[in-house]
Amino acid sequence: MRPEHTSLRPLSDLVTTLGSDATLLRPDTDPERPADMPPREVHVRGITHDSRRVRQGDLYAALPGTRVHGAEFSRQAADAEASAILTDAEGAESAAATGLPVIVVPDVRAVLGPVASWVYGDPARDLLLVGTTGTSGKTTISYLIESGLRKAGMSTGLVGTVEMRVGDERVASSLTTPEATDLHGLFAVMAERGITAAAMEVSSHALALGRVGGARYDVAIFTNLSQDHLDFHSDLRDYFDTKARLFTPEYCDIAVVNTDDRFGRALVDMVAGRGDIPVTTFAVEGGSDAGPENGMEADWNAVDVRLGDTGSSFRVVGPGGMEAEASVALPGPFNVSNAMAAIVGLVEAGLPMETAIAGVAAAPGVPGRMEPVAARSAASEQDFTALVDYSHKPGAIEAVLDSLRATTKGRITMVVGCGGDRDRAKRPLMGEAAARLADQVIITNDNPRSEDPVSIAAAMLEGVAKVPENHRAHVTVELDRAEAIGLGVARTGPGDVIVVAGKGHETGQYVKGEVLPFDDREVLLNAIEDALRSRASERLGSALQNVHRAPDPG
Ligand SMILES: CC(=O)N[C@H]1[C@@H](OP(=O)(O)OP(=O)(O)OC[C@H]2O[C@@H](n3ccc(=O)[nH]c3=O)[C@H](O)[C@@H]2O)O[C@H](CO)[C@@H](O)[C@@H]1O[C@H](C)C(=O)N[C@@H](C)C(=O)N[C@H](CCC(=O)O)C(=O)O
Ligand SMILES: Nc1ncnc2c1ncn2[C@@H]1O[C@H](COP(=O)(O)OP(=O)(O)OP(=O)(O)O)[C@@H](O)[C@H]1O
Ligand SMILES: N[C@H](CCC[C@H](N)C(=O)O)C(=O)O
Repeated sequence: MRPEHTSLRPLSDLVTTLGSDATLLRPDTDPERPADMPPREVHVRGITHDSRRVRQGDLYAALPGTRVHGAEFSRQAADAEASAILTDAEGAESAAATGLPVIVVPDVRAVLGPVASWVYGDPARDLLLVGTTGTSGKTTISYLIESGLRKAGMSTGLVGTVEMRVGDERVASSLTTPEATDLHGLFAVMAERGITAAAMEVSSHALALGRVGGARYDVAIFTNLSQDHLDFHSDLRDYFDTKARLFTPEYCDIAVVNTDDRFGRALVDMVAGRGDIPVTTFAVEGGSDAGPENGMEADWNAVDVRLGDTGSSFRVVGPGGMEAEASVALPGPFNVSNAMAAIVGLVEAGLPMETAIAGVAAAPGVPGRMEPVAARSAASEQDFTALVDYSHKPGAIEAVLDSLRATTKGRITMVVGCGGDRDRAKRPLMGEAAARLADQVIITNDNPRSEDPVSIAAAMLEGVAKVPENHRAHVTVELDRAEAIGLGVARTGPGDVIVVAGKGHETGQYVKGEVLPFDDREVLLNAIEDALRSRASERLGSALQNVHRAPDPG
């Protein structure tokens, strides 16, 4: 999204702002201009890091990538009428060959955020911004926060994995946290449309790759840390340290941290030790490894938690005797933790506690997160629960299966796969968690991307094999995801739960460079309706047989 109205900004101002690290290479192609006249001023009206999206007057940020250097697309950017190029020493020659002015800096990603903010005139300046990071819960918390901000009468924005929202306008997302050029463009759209507050997910990739440079969060929230993304981070420590960068004065005014999580407690120690930003903590009574035995009492606690099939209620106890009844319309103890994160985050952002609680309670579900799927035609006959959930990492699988176990009388079936071209080390852990905690597991494809689905399933089975046979779920491998979902539903009986894990809100399946249409919610719905129809016709068949067999009353 780009703002409709933009000002022209002189490139020379940018060079001055960037200081001595930046060198401006000017083209030598203005023979008409007398030698004693200063070079013509160049103006910038927008910015992008993607040559395919250059608009007239843009600054094209040519970034080094894992596959290619963006400077290779300088000609394409020039043809689309970019006004200048920002690049590094490696890209300088190709960029200069276009004849456009080129700013050369040592590290483009390091300056891209502040540069993008400059291009759009610091658009986030007046925005109340709440950012959430952590392995799990970012999307959910961002939706809950947006609901709270709306309850407080603000016009809101949302930036995250599922979608970006500006007021009521929605745009699908391709990344959890957009690149800095897109982020500040989005902030500019928000400013233009009178948005006053936004909830935003901040991924570790974003912090590592400078995507949130130039953004400042009034409140930054930490949820938890568990294994994911070890294809990108060298180890869990690096993953944690990257997330911890958000909790510095460069990025935020106040930290809100979950002390039920051991990395949360480490973060509190780290930030409190530095003493440069205030920290507020929260916990849920009985939360994973919470409690004073861990040496940390939280400022805010959820107590008297009452779990239900579709959501939970609990009591919020805050500092200074603040106390109130609260609820969240999403099931599982982990969503009580998410609700607490949102409530405390909103209070720290300046909302009255009652408004924060009411806003969180009013939030409907989050797309693809514990999303119930119910047959439309024969809903009354669906005597089992079917859910689509975005659990695609070991911690999420454990959280979901633990919480379903607490509320399910029947058997639990999980249909699950692992994404290709992503953290390979999490595959056995996901297989192990599913086989240990579910009654039945159907291993299938997620997004295999460029990888062989058989190898991915084999890695998951390595983890399955670690669960002792007598404690292991019944495990089947069916790589066709639609077939796997159908099989799972066929094997789900009254009082049971089936959860289709891993793809949540996604509407495509990435296979060998192609995106095939695939929405778990649609496929699951069709499978349920098929199963209910065939169960109904079986019942009819056996009823008819009984009629035929009945003795002739005459
Ligand atoms: C690891 C990673 O994050 N990679 C990002 C990185 O890609 P890359 O370095 O491979 O880029 P590249 O393909 O070599 O291209 C280099 C440059 O040339 C440019 N280019 C390329 C081709 C062209 O025709 N024209 C052009 O201008 C590209 O825009 C890029 O700036 O820069 C690209 C451009 O912005 C991103 O799209 C890409 O994200 C990829 C798609 C990705 O999948 N990222 C995921 C892993 C990610 O970021 N996930 C996080 C976390 C999610 C979570 O919490 O679970 C997220 O925030 O989404
Ligand atoms: N607080 C939590 N603790 C553990 N697991 C959670 C928590 N919140 C959500 N989950 C699980 O993680 C999945 C993803 O949740 P959500 O989208 O809110 O998190 P996220 O951090 O945005 O994830 P991602 O980075 O994968 O987009 C949910 O579908 C659920 O299975
Ligand atoms: N943001 C995450 C989403 C993973 C979703 C899952 N369906 C998969 O493909 O692994 C990633 O890109 O790693």
